[in-house]
Amino acid sequence: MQDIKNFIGGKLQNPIDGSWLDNYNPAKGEVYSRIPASNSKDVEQAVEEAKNAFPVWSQFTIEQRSKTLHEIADKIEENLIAFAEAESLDNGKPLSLALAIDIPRAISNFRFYAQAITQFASKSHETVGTNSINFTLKKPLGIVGCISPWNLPLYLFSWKIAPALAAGNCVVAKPSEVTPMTAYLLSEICKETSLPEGVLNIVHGTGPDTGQAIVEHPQIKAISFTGGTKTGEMIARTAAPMFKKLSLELGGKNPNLIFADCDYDKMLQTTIKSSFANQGQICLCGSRIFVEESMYEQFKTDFVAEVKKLKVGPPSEASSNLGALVSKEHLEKVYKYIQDAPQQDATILCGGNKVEVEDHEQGYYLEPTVIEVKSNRCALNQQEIFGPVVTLMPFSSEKEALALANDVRYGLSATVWTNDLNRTMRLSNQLEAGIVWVNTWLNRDLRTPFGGVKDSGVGREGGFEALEFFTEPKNICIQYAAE
Ligand SMILES: NC(=O)C1=CN([C@@H]2O[C@H](COP(=O)(O)OP(=O)(O)OC[C@H]3O[C@@H](n4cnc5c(N)ncnc54)[C@H](O)[C@@H]3O)[C@@H](O)[C@H]2O)C=CC1
Ligand SMILES: O=C(O)/C=C/C=C(\O)C(=O)O
Repeated sequence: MQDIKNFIGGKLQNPIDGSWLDNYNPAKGEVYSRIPASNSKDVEQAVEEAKNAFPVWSQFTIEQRSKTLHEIADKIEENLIAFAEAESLDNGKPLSLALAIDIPRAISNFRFYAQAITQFASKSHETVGTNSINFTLKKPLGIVGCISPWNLPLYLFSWKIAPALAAGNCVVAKPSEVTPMTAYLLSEICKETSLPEGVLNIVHGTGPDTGQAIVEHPQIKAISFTGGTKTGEMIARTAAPMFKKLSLELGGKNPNLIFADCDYDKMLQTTIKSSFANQGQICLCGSRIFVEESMYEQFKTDFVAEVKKLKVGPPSEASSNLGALVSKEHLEKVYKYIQDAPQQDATILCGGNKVEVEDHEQGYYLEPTVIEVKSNRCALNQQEIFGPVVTLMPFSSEKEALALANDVRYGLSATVWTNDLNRTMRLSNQLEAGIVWVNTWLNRDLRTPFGGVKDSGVGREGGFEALEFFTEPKNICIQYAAE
């Protein structure tokens, strides 16, 4: 069985206390590797190494840093298939998805920030009349912590690490203990690049042991976190009184508003994706579908017919539209919501069952499930299920659609399907969400600010926003003698 190792000070090493965790293949429900159950000692060592590396890395020229990030991207690209296979095995997602989306996006994250840092500039302000000039330096913070989840493992891990490194910081990072494998592969390839030892440290382990030690460490100046809202709250409780910078990208319960004047075929196909891509385990999935009354019955019939065509199967098979959910615990959590649906006056229109896949009988498979609800206040519409489950509900007016969309604690993204420009603008302005997609979904441009409002988090990732987050502005004011 393979042992995943920590990457500290440029070396792959076992956990200091010798404790390990089992790592599962969700497609088969089998343990297939072990990961370090690291604790505060491993984190302490990582911080020491990062501290020693900071004077070196922060003095690399922008071009040198950029080159190093490109080298990392090149190495991932050279090993694209191995990375995608590892991601699919570790997470249960279809291999086709890992090959087309996850790993290419991780490569793009490194390339994007390799370029963005060369364009990251600061302002100066001349104060006419007092012979003064202010200019602002953007200094790296020092050591920063990056903590990522299991749904898009390398994609989100690199989305944090790349800007942190580009800005000149040293990093102590923790991938999810549920999907550690591609972070481990990343550490292996980093050894083959010009990244100095100790600049990137990857410590594996659980949230309470390893994650908490990172968040609590006084020398770690900022925490960039993606994951559940409850975990985000815990992190904020520890980090806020220490005055750490915090970027929290948390849960979503995103509305998908479908108006009768939309481009029907495009809407239908995209709504299948926004409902069930990655087994519905993307914080941006449109899990609450609201449809204009006049076309509700037609949509319901067509959508259910399309969902029934989706194939749940082994992640390695090209014909599988949905693979396995990430873990047994997560499968049971999602399944419980489905079982409780009748108590919420909700009707299961299709799906709702676990799936036994041939030769993968112990795997964590679930049918894509569509549930018709009578009220937006039910748990199915208020709580983040984070699985292949969507709800349907009709609305009678734009005003009602907006009220339903905003009637939730989350505010990450919203999707609107309409060809009415005025309605597009009215809704885009009033939807309580950090991201609004109109006639599209998960259409990403890495320059844009990414993040949510309300209980979906604080701060924005992406573009220069992430470089701002990972730097501290220092203003310098000089007054000069006029003569
Ligand atoms: N991006 C998103 O919106 C995501 C949302 N979730 C939601 O969260 C729910 C719970 O999933 P989990 O795997 O438990 O997510 P989580 O939020 O616990 O895990 C995310 C990361 O945080 C770490 N972590 C956990 N506790 C920590 C602590 N006290 N201090 C520092 N780091 C800590 C984990 O080890 C992991 O690396 C899911 O069912 C889903 O609803 C989960 C993953 C991603
Ligand atoms: O940056 C993106 O394109 C997507 C991000 C998705 C998440 O943060 C998530 O699902 O947790």
